[in-house]
This record gives sequence, C-alpha cells and structure tokens, in this order.
Amino acid sequence: MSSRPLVAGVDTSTQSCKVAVCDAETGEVVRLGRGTHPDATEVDPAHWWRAWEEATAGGLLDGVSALAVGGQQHGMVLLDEADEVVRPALLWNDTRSAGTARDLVDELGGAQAWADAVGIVPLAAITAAKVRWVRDHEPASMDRAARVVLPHDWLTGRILAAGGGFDGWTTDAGDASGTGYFSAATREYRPDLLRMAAGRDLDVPRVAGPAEVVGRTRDGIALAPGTGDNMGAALGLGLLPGDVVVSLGTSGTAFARHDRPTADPRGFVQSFADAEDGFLPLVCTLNAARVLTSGAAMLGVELADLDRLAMAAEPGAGGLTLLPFLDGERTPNLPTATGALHGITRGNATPENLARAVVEGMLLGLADAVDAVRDAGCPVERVLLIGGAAKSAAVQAIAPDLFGAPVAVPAPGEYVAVGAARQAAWALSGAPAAPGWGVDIEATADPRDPAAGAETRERYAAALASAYPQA
Ligand SMILES: Nc1ncnc2c1ncn2[C@@H]1O[C@H](COP(=O)(O)OP(=O)(O)O)[C@@H](O)[C@H]1O
Ligand SMILES: O=C(CO)[C@@H](O)[C@H](O)COP(=O)(O)O
Repeated sequence: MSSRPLVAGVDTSTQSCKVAVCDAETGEVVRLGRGTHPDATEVDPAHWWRAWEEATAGGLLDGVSALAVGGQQHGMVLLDEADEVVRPALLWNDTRSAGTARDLVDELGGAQAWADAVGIVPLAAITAAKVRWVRDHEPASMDRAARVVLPHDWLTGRILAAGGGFDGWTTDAGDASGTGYFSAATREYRPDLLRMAAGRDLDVPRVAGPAEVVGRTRDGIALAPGTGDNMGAALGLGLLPGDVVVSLGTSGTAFARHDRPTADPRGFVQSFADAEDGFLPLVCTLNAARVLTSGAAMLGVELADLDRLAMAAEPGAGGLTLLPFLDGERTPNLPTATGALHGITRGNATPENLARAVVEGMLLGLADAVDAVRDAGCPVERVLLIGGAAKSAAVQAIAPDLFGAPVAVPAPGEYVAVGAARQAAWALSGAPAAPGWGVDIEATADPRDPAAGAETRERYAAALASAYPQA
C-alpha cells in the first residue's frame, strides 16, 4: 500500500455508488468499492446511504485523510426542519415534472428569460420543475418541507452527521447551477426563482468554495464540498481546450470546459459552473448505456455479443435507424417520446443490422449533443469517451465516424469518483489549484469513413423530423 496520503472520491450516481481511494499526490487508484441503487426515478435517499455503506465496507476508507462526494445532478431532496426526508427524492430522469417545467418557463416570460437569468431553461430534469411538481401535486409534502438539497449535498451531510461533524448543509457552484435557482454566471442563488417554484421560501445549502473543507468526521477525515457528477468527471479527466467529453452512463452527456457562461434559449446546452472557477456547457440525453442493455435483451444476447453483431454489420445498419428514446427524452425535449425503428425491409432485417442500429442510435443522439457544445463555442479537437458504455468495443469503433472527430478512450476508470478524490486532495493540500493528476489514454481512433457517418446522421435527422417534427 502507498505510504503517501490517501484521499477518496465518491460517485453517487443513478445506478450505483462507487468509491475510489487514490494516492493524493499521483491520483493512482489504490482501492475501489461499489454498492447498487434501486432502478427507479424516485428513490428514498436511505438507499444511497446503504449503497455507500456497502461500497465502503471492509475498511475501504482506512488511512484516508480527505473525501469528496460527486453525485447525479438535479435530484430533489426535500427535508423538514429536523432534516428528515419529506418524500422520496425525484431524480433527474423522472419526467413527471415536464408540465410544471413548461409552467415555469411561461411564468418567467419564456425560454430566453430563463437562459438569461440562470443559463438553463427548465425541463422535467431540472430541480425547480420538481419542486413545482410537489407544490402542485403534494401540497402536504411542500407544507412540511423546510429546505431542498441535491443528492451529493445529502450524502455529504449524512457522512458528516454519522461522523459527528455535521455543521449545516453545503453544496458547490457546479451542482447548484443545475437547480434552476442558481446562476453559474454570477455564482449566486436566485431565491425569487425558487420562491416561484415552491410557492414560498425554502432554505438552500451554503455554496462552499471549490476546495474548502466543509467538515470533518470523528475519525478526522476532511470533507471537501463535492460536486455534480459531470463536473466531477471534468475534474477527474483534467480537460484541455479542444476536449469534449461524451459520457455514456445512465444519462448520455456531452460537455467541455469553457471560460464563460452560455445562454441557449432552445434549452439544449445548459450553462453549468464547473468545479473550479470556470464553466461547463453541457447537453444531457436520457438514453445512453441502457439502450445497449435493452438492445441486447431484445436480441437475447449478452453485451459482448451485441458488440460482435454490431461490428459485423456495415455502417448505416443497412438503412435501419433507431430513435433511441426508450425512457422518453430530455434533449431534444420529448419527455413522452418512445423509441422507434425506422426503415425495416425484408432485406435488412438481420440481428447484425439491429445490433448496429442500437449502437448507432444511442450515439446519434450524442452526435447532435457534441454539435450543440461546438455551437456553444467549444472547439472539438477530440472526444473523450467515458461511462459504462464506453467499454463497448462497438461503441469505440463506431463513434469517430458519427462524431466526425477523433475519439480518445481513457483507461477504464471511475472518472467521477476520481475527480471527487482530486477535489479532496486539493482541499487537503490547501494549494491554489487542484493537483496535476494525469490520465492514461488507452485507445484513440480517427474517423475512417466520415461520409458514411454523415449519411447515417442525415437519415437519423430525417427519421427524427418525421416522428417528432417539434424536436
Ligand atoms: N461493456 C459494456 N457495454 C455496454 N454497456 C456497458 C458495458 N459495461 C457496463 N455497461 C453499462 O453501463 C451502465 C453503467 O454505467 P455508469 O457510467 O456506471 O452509469 P451511472 O454512472 O449512470 O450509474 C450500465 O447500464 C451497464 O449496463
Ligand atoms: O442530469 C444529468 C446532467 O445534467 C445527468 O448526467 C445526471 O447527472 C445523472 O448522471 P449519471 O447517473 O448518468 O452519471
């Protein structure tokens, strides 16, 4: 074991809790733990605590000096005066708040007004729309609520409380900027917008500095503020100008570091703060790794066989196009959409083409997301592929042509958890900047047949326009 100081980072994500213990100087991962979350879009935070206990069992944190929590963004955790959870948390991927999001957009005077106010336009995913949903549909819960916090805030506070060191709720600018009542540009809350959503005032967590120690456990572990999972991944990867990340987890995201806030009235690009002093324009889709899982299930094969089948088909899947909206969709804003397979003929109806259409369909939604990040002012010199589905050989092979850019695949790793650990190391050091941890790139690939990629994208755009002209 390393004799140098150890730090830990947590990724409390949609499907699981992952904890990486790292060497504070080099970032080398020395231990990893994992616990699972229920497959639901509303979850009692007690499950996150159980998964954290599972992930850290057996002395995983022995010798750790500092820790930070990265977490799924936007989830609404309502707490009462005694800090008890009022109702199960509504997660980012719960679409019941689509209508209340539209109400909020109208009440402020339209999408541009929101983009100007906080850099994001409310959609079902955004915390403010979930708060409004509770106000409208569960008034007794709203009456009981005293404050609203995010998943990473809740787990940070719970770890501190269990270790005897809780001294009030905290968050960071990165995660706060996904609420709809905090502006990435000003780094300040907009209590008027939270009041508009909730119908009354609610307490919010204090926004800690990027490398502040927000508390210590009884064992002396210092807690850094933590951040949203995508901000954590950005920190874990140490992004350079020209890098755009595509993360293929439960959500699909495309994002880059930027030196200024953006304001997209279409609501595609959300202007988040990063976990340092910059910005993180980000596009998020609801359908990523689980499209592959469903595709494999549909074909009755394992994920590795889905890869083999997909790579045995020609680019363009013989004309089969999958609209991958299996869980509805967030970008484009189609919360009630369903998936659809376009262009089936007797000639192309093969398992190979179906597998290829599944992989291409998932990536095509993200190709539009990469374009939107580019349009927001971030050059795309290479795409860094991370998240569970980045392990797929077919995804790695097919992505460069569809993204029209070189793709780099970092060595498999838990980059959100590693990014959180890097924040913890930063807080521990007291230095003005995060320590310079490197990233190993395992594979890079340039586009091989960009014309075929462009043709597949055109067919996808046509299928999307015919099924959902409003997209
Ligand atoms: N080799 C693989 N090919 C495709 N999907 C994979 C592979 N390995 C893991 N996954 C999928 O990745 C997802 C988990 O990714 P992860 O980034 O950890 O998600 P999250 O952070 O949202 O919980 C699961 O849906 C899992 O099925
Ligand atoms: O809502 C967003 C980003 O805005 C999602 O990216 C969530 O942060 C969930 O992330 P994963 O569980 O897929 O990592």
